[in-house]
Amino acid sequence: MKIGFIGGGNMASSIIGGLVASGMAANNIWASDPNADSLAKLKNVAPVNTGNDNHALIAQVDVIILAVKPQIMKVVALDIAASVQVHQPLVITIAAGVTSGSLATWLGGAPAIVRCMPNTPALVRSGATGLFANSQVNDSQRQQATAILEAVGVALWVEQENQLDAVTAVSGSGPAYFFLVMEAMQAAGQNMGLSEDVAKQLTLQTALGAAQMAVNSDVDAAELRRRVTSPKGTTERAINMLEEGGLRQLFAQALEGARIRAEELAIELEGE
Ligand SMILES: NC(=O)C1=CN([C@@H]2O[C@H](COP(=O)(O)OP(=O)(O)OC[C@H]3O[C@@H](n4cnc5c(N)ncnc54)[C@H](OP(=O)(O)O)[C@@H]3O)[C@@H](O)[C@H]2O)C=CC1
Ligand SMILES: O=C(O)[C@@H]1CCC=N1
Repeated sequence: MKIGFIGGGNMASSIIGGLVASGMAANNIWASDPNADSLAKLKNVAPVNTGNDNHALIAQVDVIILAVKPQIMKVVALDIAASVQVHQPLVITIAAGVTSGSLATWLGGAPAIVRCMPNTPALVRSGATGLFANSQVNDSQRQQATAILEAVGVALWVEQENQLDAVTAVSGSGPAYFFLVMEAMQAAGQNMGLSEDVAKQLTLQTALGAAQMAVNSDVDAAELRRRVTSPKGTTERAINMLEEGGLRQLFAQALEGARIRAEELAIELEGE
């Protein structure tokens, strides 16, 4: 399978890094981007084929991955429409808020589109991706999309396209929430007198250990939390303060905000 990335920025770089780490040959990967700096950074990730001609890329590959910013997707899609109609690649889009319907309209000619929402941990093959297929996608194309995204982590199909807005809120944006918690814990450790290095290492290793336990355990996160929380102990004091401070409600509101923003993006982009 030959894969071409249109847009070679952060996400393309994360997915390419994961694909190559999973054993895909770099010479089966193409990336096209007008930004020479982005391409130079990509070359540091893996020796993929690079260029700045989206049409030439489409002529080379079986699958294209549209990895440009949502706001320029319409211009890019209208520009590549004729090439997509001639070569009929599977089109995978990772742009937040760009619906498969809008993209199909811009590309014309009933394209097979998989819309997905990955996240940046794809770079370390620990990504989480939600995928949705339009009605033109056949079984073997579904398997191609699954294989690409499973090479960089967990890939889960959703039945309804609007569920991707919830996927965006949970896992697309999700790494940023955990990074924020890490920043806050490290800062608290430093405020209590730990050196920056010690506070950082303790925080990061704790995040990694907790995630690994949660992924590998046969009990849920709530039970794992209870097992850390000794009666009348230190964890109980901290957890009670987080609960009383409204952490759960705050998370519910913040993720709903992200989901609504994904919906708004779709409306804004359709209107452009
Ligand atoms: N970052 C994240 O965590 C996630 C992002 N996404 C989605 O991934 C997409 C890409 O995001 P991200 O990688 O962060 O963005 P970046 O800005 O890092 O990458 C986009 C790249 O596309 C280039 N580009 C601009 N115009 C064209 C063109 N006509 N043809 C080809 N390439 C072009 C840009 O160049 P230039 O810089 O010169 O404009 C840039 O290098 C977005 O749609 C986003 O919604 C999805 C999941 C998670
Ligand atoms: O913040 C954003 O809009 C993109 C989509 C998910 C992660 N980054």
